[in-house]
Amino acid sequence: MSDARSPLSPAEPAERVVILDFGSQYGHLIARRVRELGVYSEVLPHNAPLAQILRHRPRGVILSGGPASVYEPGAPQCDPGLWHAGVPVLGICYGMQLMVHQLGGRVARAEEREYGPATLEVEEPGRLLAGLGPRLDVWMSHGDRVETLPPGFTVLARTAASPFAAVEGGGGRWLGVQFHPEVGHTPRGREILANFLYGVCGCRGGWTMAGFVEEAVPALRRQLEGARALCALSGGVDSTVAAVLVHRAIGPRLACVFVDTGLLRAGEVEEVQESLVGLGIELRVVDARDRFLAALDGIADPEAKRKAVGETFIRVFEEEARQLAEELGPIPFLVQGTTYPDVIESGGGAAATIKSHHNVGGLPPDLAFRLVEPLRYLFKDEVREVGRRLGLPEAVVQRQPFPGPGLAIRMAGPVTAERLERLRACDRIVREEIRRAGLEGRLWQAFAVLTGTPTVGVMGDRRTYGEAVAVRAVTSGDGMTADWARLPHEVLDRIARRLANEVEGVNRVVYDITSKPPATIEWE
Ligand SMILES: Nc1ncnc2c1ncn2[C@@H]1O[C@H](COP(=O)(O)OP(=O)(O)OP(=O)(O)O)[C@@H](O)[C@H]1O
Ligand SMILES: O=c1[nH]c(=O)c2[nH+]cn([C@@H]3O[C@H](COP(=O)(O)O)[C@@H](O)[C@H]3O)c2[nH]1
Ligand SMILES: NC(=O)CC[C@H](N)C(=O)O
Ligand SMILES: [Mg+2]
Repeated sequence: MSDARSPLSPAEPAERVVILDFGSQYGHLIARRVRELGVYSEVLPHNAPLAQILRHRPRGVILSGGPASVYEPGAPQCDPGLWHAGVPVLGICYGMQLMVHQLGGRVARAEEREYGPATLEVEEPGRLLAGLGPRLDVWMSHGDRVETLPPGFTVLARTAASPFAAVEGGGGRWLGVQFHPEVGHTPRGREILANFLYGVCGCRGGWTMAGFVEEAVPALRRQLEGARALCALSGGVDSTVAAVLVHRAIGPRLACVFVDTGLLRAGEVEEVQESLVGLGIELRVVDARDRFLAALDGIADPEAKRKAVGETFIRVFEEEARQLAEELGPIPFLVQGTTYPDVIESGGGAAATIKSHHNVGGLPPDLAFRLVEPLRYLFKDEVREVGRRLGLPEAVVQRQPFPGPGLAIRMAGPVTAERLERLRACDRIVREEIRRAGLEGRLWQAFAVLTGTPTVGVMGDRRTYGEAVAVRAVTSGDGMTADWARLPHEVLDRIARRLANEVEGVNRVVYDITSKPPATIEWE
């Protein structure tokens, strides 16, 4: 399936389910649930050609929900050839409405929309609702509904407002549900998905993270064909896990490079070097602080910053690889710790490009390496699980994510040496106080942001004109959605006092109480 330029990814799983993404905020959750049920899953854009879908040899296809209405001009479609490919299809919400629409039924605006909990009355369980009893609590989020079924379809279940809340057609190959089995608010949703995977698609299951590790190391050994590889190692859990996996596969043929971008937190270089001692990995630190600062000079736009960082990263790696190649011989492969969220948020599928992760969206077209990204299709907590199975220290496995562009995307406006120093000081204080309060393990992330907002203050009876600093602390499972952390007021108070008293130029501190969505975790 992988062509010459596509990044090398882990061993081909024995069976897969493909999810077509119609833009639902729950789309990636479907992939997670399917994997948790023991079947490898991948998300493709909703309009992926049938040939691309079938290249995955899917046991089944799931159509996600989405914000569009199928009866509107330009509503997202799937390749209609899917209906005649002989592969079972489950449509969820929009996915079901599209199935009905494309197969001759009718979907219209519902008089009574359903957002939130509903009770599903089962009429005919079929295979999809087998063993789930006469009624179920389900989660709804729709304003359209099926009014008439396509020929050959039957109704499995209804709710008070949706006469066709679960349907079946195509001799049992086409299934649709108006509700969302992938969300936690549909308590038995997993069982419904399991019925589809095992009862309808005939999956055998067994995909686990343990299997991933066993398969990935020999697969990497084969893919790297006895060659050397350079690993871009940031000390974050993603690239550390990637480095250990590849090191297991090719040993000393792997060279690891940590780039001091000058965009790092206080003490980061030393912290990374310490965390890697004992992993048997030799780390080369490259001081590229001046280059990154020069590349970012005068740039304020977040995407432009990310692209500048991405381009500089790769150029530094290419130069480092050339030097290493003179010493050690050719190095055709570059290992990155790219994860699935990096790909999704960089517009890797139908999902809108939220922000270009430098290791995905910032790569120059003339890259002088073949990319090796063993974690490309894993979510963050799956990466942590692989790290644990590799025996990595918990401090590395649980390390809070720190974006490659680092502090450059934690300050609104241009990046300067002075502002970097100010932000480093603020970030250190936030991390110290969170650690002192014993809250680190409960948070996905906590950090400071220079908001770029000038603000008036009064300090020592003198007027000050400084910059407001935001404190951001979130809880999350996988970084794809997040909630702001309800930090104790005394912790916030201590942080604010220290920031204003200890950091030159800070005279106001605000706390970011925005979840994701609608915000993102990082400010840029
Ligand atoms: N300072 C760095 N030096 C070398 N490689 C880096 C550096 N920062 C990022 N990278 C490379 O870019 C990839 C994506 O960067 P990213 O910000 O995700 O760091 P990470 O290693 O994945 O850590 P995290 O777990 O915080 O995401 C990393 O996996 C790594 O391969
Ligand atoms: O590896 C990364 N490279 C990046 O460029 C990047 N940008 C954001 N993040 C991290 O991803 C998670 C989601 O962040 P956002 O909600 O801001 O997209 C959060 O944990 C962010 O810290 C990045 N990680
Ligand atoms: N969650 C969804 O997929 C919603 C489908 C469609 N936009 C509706 O409102 O009915
Ligand atoms: Mg990462």
